[in-house]
Amino acid sequence: MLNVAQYHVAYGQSEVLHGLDFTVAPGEIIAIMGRNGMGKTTLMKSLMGIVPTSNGAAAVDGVDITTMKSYERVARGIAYVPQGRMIFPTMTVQENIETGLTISGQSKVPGDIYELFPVLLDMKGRRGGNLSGGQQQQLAIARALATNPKVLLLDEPTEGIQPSIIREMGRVLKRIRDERGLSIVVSEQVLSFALDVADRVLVLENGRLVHDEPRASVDEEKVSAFLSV
Ligand SMILES: Nc1ncnc2c1ncn2[C@@H]1O[C@H](COP(=O)(O)OP(=O)(O)OP(=O)(O)O)[C@@H](O)[C@H]1O
Repeated sequence: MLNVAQYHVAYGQSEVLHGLDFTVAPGEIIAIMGRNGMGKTTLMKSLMGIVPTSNGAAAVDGVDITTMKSYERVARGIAYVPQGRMIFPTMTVQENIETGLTISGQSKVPGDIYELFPVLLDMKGRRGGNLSGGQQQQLAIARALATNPKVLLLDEPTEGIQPSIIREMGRVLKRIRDERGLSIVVSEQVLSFALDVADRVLVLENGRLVHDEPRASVDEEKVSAFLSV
């Protein structure tokens, strides 16, 4: 569903991603792990067209998206839950979700989105800025799902979220995958969450993928060693 090949990204003269290769199958969840500054956010931003690719290619469902504008990528089926969530604080919960609908052509928030996140239905008239961190994270995922994506990218979704909500988020992500057959890419530093949700664990170290293992055969100690400072 998502194919990334020989993918290089640079900020000016400074190359941050040095030729990544990976694929994500339909219905597969992969976790990209790595310490701060290893390039996880840069990868997500470049896949969304926020930071340009300097070399290599990315494709969704066989369609090359490497040079597309962000809105064209969204129309092709990529959705993004950025680090820090970036919900619109002065808009209501419902309005936040509706911003995702423009691309899918629907005018009303589909019921299945509120079914996944019942708390958002209870709070649909509240301003996004008044929600807790965990609720804002759910809102950011709901807004991304409103675009009806094939590939969902989440950048460090557990950051600043309490453990019970993290477990609930893991359940919801697997449910979304099961019900919608989505491919999900989640960048993470929390190994327990990655092992809970992911079918495959990749490690990004200084802009290179140094580890790519199915969940079942992951060497937890080895991955932990990459994550410790
Ligand atoms: N706008 C920018 N201009 C120049 N360099 C940048 C820019 N944004 C990030 N970098 C550099 O790119 C490298 C990768 O950063 P990136 O934010 O992608 O890492 P990360 O793995 O997502 O870390 P974090 O967990 O802190 O978000 C870092 O060395 C960072 O300093």
